[in-house]
Amino acid sequence: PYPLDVEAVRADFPILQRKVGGDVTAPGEGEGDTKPLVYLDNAATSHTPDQVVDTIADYYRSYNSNVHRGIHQLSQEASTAYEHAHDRVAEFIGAEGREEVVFTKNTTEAENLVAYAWGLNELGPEDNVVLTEMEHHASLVTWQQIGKKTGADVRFIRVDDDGRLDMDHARDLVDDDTAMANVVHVSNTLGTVNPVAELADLVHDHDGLVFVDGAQSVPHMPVDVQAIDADFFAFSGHKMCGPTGIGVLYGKQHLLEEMQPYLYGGEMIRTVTYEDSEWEDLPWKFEAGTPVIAQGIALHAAIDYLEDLGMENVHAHEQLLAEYAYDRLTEYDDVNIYGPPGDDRAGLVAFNVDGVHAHDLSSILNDHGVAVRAGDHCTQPLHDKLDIAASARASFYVYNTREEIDELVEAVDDARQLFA
Ligand SMILES: Cc1ncc(COP(=O)(O)O)c(CN[C@@H]2CONC2=O)c1O
Repeated sequence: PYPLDVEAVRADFPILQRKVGGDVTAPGEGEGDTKPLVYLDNAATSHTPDQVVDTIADYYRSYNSNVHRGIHQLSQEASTAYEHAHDRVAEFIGAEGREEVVFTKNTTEAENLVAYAWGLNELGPEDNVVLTEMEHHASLVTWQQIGKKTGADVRFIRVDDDGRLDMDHARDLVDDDTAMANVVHVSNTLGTVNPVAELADLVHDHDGLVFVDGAQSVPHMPVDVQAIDADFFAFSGHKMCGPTGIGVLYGKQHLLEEMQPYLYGGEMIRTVTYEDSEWEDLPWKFEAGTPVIAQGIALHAAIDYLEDLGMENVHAHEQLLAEYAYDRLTEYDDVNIYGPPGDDRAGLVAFNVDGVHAHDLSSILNDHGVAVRAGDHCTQPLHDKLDIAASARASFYVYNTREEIDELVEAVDDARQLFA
């Protein structure tokens, strides 16, 4: 049987009934919006099912309160839900427990948390930090700048011509001075799924730490951070049926225990005197101030939603779509797709059409009601390496269909004719 009942899934996302393609008016459908929305920009952000929206509404309507054990009942209810959300995330990614799950605003903040709370204190001129050429700016810029501040040497593992990591080059770059490797699990531009467990083995053999950027893997496939043996792992709720404003930093407990916080204030302290302060237990030590309460509780609901579908089924569904999109787009010899073949990539395809700038292409696709991303997808150095200014990217999720990919291809063909 097909891995997902896509029509049943689509019924959970009212936004998919939107019509678009008219003049942009105030939010929501305006006159002239006549084209059915074909939403293929899920690597940027996913949509939010009713089950998650209802969870957020229910929180604000019936137990909104500040957390961390106020005495009154609402605070108890909100605190319990917020803490259980940490437990649910830990279970979902295979962490030991809530002590290893810090809620952040997004993946970017998770990278910065480790860069400031660990990198600035641990790195020096004798160290090196190993990245890959396909890193997203969230890790690339962060660790590049930490390298400048600390004197650590920042190195980049080469990406070969079919968009895969050059593991021979990785073995050359990683040495006994490698303090950390930062590797994206799934490239948001190439669709490449990197061998993160193999990389972790290599780096651990040299006593280095491994930080995996899982923004494009956790929403789309089963992930077990202990099987990978990642020391740090980050992802965002808005890419996995959750709201914006919630991300997760996973960290091995002993590492988080050793790290000093880099954001100070309420909630993260146990005792404060005029002279000094003591920190709260994990993970609260890294969650200063009033946290992202509704968003954290909504992430719990998003995980429940995805687990009801089954992450293996989500992954299988997306692999079928990726292969179909790859096969259909490569029917045209003036369409260039970046990254590995269709049967060896995650659910996204970045491409260009000869003679058509990606922005013009995405604009024509929008006229057809098809939403894709155009630009460098926060991987500018990778685009420079590919010698392209920008690319268009179609990215899939649980509610997309083969028919929507046919719509994409029809719109691309239309653009080809227009600009040919
Ligand atoms: C691989 C990867 N890492 C980190 C991030 C940063 O996530 P936050 O923005 O939630 O911190 C993204 C977001 N993806 C970008 C966002 O828009 N389009 C993209 O491909 C990503 O794809």
